[in-house]
Amino acid sequence: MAALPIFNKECLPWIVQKFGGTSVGKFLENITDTIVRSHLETHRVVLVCSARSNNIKTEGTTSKLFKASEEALKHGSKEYIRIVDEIYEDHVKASREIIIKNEILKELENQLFQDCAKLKSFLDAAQLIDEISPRLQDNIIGIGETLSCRIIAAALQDKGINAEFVKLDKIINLDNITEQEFDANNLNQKFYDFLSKKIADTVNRCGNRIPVVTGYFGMVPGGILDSIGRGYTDLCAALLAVGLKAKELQIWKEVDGIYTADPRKVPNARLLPIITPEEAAELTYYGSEVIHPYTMEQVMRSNIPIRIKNVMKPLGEGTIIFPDAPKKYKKGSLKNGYHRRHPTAVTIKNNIIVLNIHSNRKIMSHGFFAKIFAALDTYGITVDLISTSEVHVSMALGAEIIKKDLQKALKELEKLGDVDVLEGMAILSLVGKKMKNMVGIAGKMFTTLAEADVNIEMISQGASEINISCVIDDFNADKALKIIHDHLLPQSPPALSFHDQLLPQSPPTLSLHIPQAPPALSILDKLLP
Ligand SMILES: Nc1ncnc2c1ncn2[C@@H]1O[C@H](COP(=O)(O)OP(=O)(O)O)[C@@H](O)[C@H]1O
Ligand SMILES: N[C@@H](CC(=O)OP(=O)(O)O)C(=O)O
Repeated sequence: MAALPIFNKECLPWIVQKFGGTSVGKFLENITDTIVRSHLETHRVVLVCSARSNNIKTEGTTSKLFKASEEALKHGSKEYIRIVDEIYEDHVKASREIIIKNEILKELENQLFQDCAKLKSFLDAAQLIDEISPRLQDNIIGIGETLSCRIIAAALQDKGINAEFVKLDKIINLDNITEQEFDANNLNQKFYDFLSKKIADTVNRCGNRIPVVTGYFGMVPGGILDSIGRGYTDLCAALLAVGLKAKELQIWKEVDGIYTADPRKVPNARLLPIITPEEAAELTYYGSEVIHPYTMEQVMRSNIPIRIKNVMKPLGEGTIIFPDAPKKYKKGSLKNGYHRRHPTAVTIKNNIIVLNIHSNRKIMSHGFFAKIFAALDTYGITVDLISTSEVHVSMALGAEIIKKDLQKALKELEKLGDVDVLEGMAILSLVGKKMKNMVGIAGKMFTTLAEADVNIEMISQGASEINISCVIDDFNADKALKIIHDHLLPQSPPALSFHDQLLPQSPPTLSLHIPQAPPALSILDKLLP
């Protein structure tokens, strides 16, 4: 193929753009025609993409791949073949909708066919041996990202952008752990550092071509799904941003950024221009999962800002996740940068189960606690919140807990005392880095709930200085979220933020069309050297 006219200029700084499954499934044209193109003027761009979802994530390719795996394990079932056909047809249809040049389309369809044939052979093997090991499951799931990235790379090429499909499925060689300097049983920082470097080296080999990287990054010790979980593409993009020393990691979503509360539930919620990684992590763990929780830690270690942006509105500034104003900016007009004299956001986590355990006093209190945690550990049960006295423990457990495991753990816990199980609960969390210095904020939160007749089952404050949480009945969850938002987060626009101060009346960072003059400096241009 003749060299394509639009390419990465090697003198420019890197920007990593991560696109989730629904963004790729529903807004591919925005990505190829507007978002990538407009950034190429000022940055070297690398895309990290997830498997396609035409509608919602639970109906997307990854979910279909799970279903196919389940079906392959059913004796005699051929349903998995139908699912593979459906995945293949869906990808061919998407390719035909976006690609115009016949030779690009032909080549792409041929590759999609081969990938799906490979997928089928994995599933055939699983049916034959009646087992899917974590390794095989990883291989099956990874095909979702392969299919999607092949289409994106081809669509960019079709539009004259010199893109290259980059697959990461062989980046980890579990058979050669010693050479790779990490522990096969422990996903520690050493492992992530190893991955960052490997992924960045692979991307660097693309030269001036725009890499389209599969968010699936190979066979992780313990299996990618058990060790990292769904949403692993965010982590892949973060590791790449670190390895490339990128200027910014952009996570493109279908929401403008991080809001003061879930905008689907609180229509008057406001977009936060800037938020600290600690606040973003608390929101993520307690119900506002805008970004995979492991992502923040990786990029923040390298001081790379994360920007959440809306794939449907590329001109919006989005939300920047960045540590509290760096020392060098804590002077002059910026010293009040992150000052919010109120909490930052409120979030709700639904479908919570509460366990109340009253000790039978047959053992000392330290033994009582040790035995509780041993039982939870044995059955892999994670605790979201805890509140204790010497003879009483209340714990809030997330809905993801497998009921069978909970039943087994309960048998152990009942040996220690009386256990009540309350289902249908929710955790309400108020988050804000300035809250630790706000006198009376907890009182105001609980009084507001009491005045609205919302019963509080359990309170937890102090585990994290930036989060006050309580457990309430799930049927009160939406009402509680709204009243806490209305009473504790100010209605008028917050006092001038760090972001506003840095960008007085600047025009949008990006233009939909390639600008004549370079675009105005963005907050990050100004923040970073
Ligand atoms: N505080 C919050 N700010 C922004 N979005 C939130 C918040 N809490 C929950 N959400 C929800 O998280 C979702 C994240 O965006 P989306 O791109 O739709 O997710 P996904 O990548 O899972 O498909 C939105 O639908 C939004 O309603
Ligand atoms: N395809 C994977 C990985 C992923 O990161 O997805 P998303 O970026 O759409 O959350 C999943 O569905 O889990």
